[in-house]
Amino acid sequence: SESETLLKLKDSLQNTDGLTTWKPSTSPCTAQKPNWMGIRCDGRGRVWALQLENLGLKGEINVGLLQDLPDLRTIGFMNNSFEGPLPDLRKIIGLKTVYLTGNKFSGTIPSDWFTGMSSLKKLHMANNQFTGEIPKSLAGLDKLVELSIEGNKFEGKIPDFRQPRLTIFNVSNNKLEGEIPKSLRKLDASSFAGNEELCGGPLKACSTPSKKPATWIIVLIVIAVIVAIIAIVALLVFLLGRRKKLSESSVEAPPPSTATVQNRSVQKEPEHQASAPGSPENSIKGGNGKKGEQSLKLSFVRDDRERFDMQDLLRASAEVLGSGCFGSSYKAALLTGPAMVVKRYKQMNNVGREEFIEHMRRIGRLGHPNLLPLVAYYYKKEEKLLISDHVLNGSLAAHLHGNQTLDHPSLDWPTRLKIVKGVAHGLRYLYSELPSLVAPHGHLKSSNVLLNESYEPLITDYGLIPVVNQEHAHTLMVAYKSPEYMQSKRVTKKTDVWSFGVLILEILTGKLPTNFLQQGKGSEEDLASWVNSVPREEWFSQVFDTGMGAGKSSEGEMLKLLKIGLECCEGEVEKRLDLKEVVERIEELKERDNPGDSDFFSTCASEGDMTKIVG
Ligand SMILES: Nc1ncnc2c1ncn2[C@@H]1O[C@H](COP(=O)(O)OP(=O)(O)OP(=O)(O)O)[C@@H](O)[C@H]1O
Repeated sequence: SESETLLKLKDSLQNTDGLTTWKPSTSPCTAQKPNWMGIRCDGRGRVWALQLENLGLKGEINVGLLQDLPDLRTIGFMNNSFEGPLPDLRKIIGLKTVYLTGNKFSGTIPSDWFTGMSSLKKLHMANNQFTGEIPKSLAGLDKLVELSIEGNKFEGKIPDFRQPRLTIFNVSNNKLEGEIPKSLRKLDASSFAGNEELCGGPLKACSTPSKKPATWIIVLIVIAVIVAIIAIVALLVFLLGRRKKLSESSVEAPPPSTATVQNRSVQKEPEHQASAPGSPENSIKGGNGKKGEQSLKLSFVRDDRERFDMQDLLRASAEVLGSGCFGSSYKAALLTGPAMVVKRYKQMNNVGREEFIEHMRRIGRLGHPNLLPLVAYYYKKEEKLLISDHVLNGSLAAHLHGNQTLDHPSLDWPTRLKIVKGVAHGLRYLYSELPSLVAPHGHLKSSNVLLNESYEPLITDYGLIPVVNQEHAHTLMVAYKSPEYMQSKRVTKKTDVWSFGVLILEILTGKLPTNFLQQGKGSEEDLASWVNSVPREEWFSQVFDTGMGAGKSSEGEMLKLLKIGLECCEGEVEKRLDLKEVVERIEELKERDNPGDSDFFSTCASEGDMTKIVG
């Protein structure tokens, strides 16, 4: 049985303390639900993924045993201590995804090693010690979309990868040499950095004996370029003129009535001019004709929700909520139902239609009091719409940084603590339900924490990294602003912990962490460094947001939370807390200090303790 096979695998490995749930009397999957840590189950109740990451595992991965798991498609042994040659994963028929990054695998890999692994889509084996040439057979895998082999000792030339859907390609920090193949020249220089002898494409030109072109050729080229520019400008002017005429005479249906257009985003410029979903600019035709209606099908991902269609959304009065890094969000109050929020995503083509739908279903199956559920989506190649409930009290960002009035007083300490606890619970749930994602949230920030009528937090925009265009994700998503990504282009299971740490500090200080959410800014200017730079005697007057209005009786607990936030922001991933520890420590926090702790600052936060916080 699968259970026996996996138990044999466990016996063959060392350091298996993390696998306590792998017990003989139980089975890895019940129906479609995993019972064992690191196991994913498919619709038939069989194991389809092994995600055994960050466990310190050692020994030899017995591929012979894994062959006996007929539905196994994904193998993840990232960040363990495996050594020796690459295991012979070819034996596992139909394997799609392999994650071996962050081990000590070594040795050369024969050139034809991957021949026949025709299902392989993702191969991640960065930061190991592989040597020799990059196997040529990798370039022959038609389905390959991700190849991450940076941080090894590969040498020689890069094979000619021509896969059209290759979205992640990273061979940086090896010992590669020669010219970058033509097919890869459009990639960013960071994909190749750290290979001194590599040249061409985005890197320095290869030194070939230079043939100086004759002056008349240069003159001809310059003339040709000028003529081309003039032609393009003329064409653009013509097209713009035509478009204007067309739009003036357009009989398209109007966008949702913009009865109230107001922007409540406090971090971004308003997008008053943005077209609402269904407007002509969107090229989703919201007409009355049958054709229009057919092309506007919403896909609902939950059974417990009343159905509506795009026409209902188009008829609803719309309000622009703001525009984030993916696109704009609108509130649409249905005529016969609740208010919904429609968010437009333009950069979501990392996977094809089927995988996108599968991922949306997966997200739609999630259910937790602190997650804003996805209700429906609309798929179109150029743009996707994700639809969820409107949350009454808007975003945490608006409450922390918006204008406080009598109607909207500043959030008090008990509410802030409740929000932190809710976010912690939501994250814990995401980690247990989306273990195959390296950063199960990936985009945690205060505008993605919404507050319901009782100020219970609902996290949104989670689990999207796999579907967002990689380039876009790398530039804009929060996980990619983390110290580990900035320093070594890695996102790990602790990356969301870092985002959570920043959020905790933002909640306690009321300060915007924009400095380090801006691409390219060094971590010197981040919120944690600022907190640490303030003399500790001044923390209560300078660091904590006075708007919390907490009295002396809560100072100890507030200080404990600040300390947790700082520890989550630890730059070195190895020293940073993991999510489980963070949640456990947050669980222990109370609104008020224990009477015995009343002199907290001078007892618990004694010199030694404070040095730990600061250093
Ligand atoms: N379901 C919702 N209910 C109420 N307000 C929402 C909802 N979804 C988003 N908002 C608010 O609308 C505004 C715009 O949100 P949007 O998600 O488009 O951008 P963002 O969160 O600022 O950035 P990003 O695109 O990076 O997530 C934000 O202030 C957000 O908090």
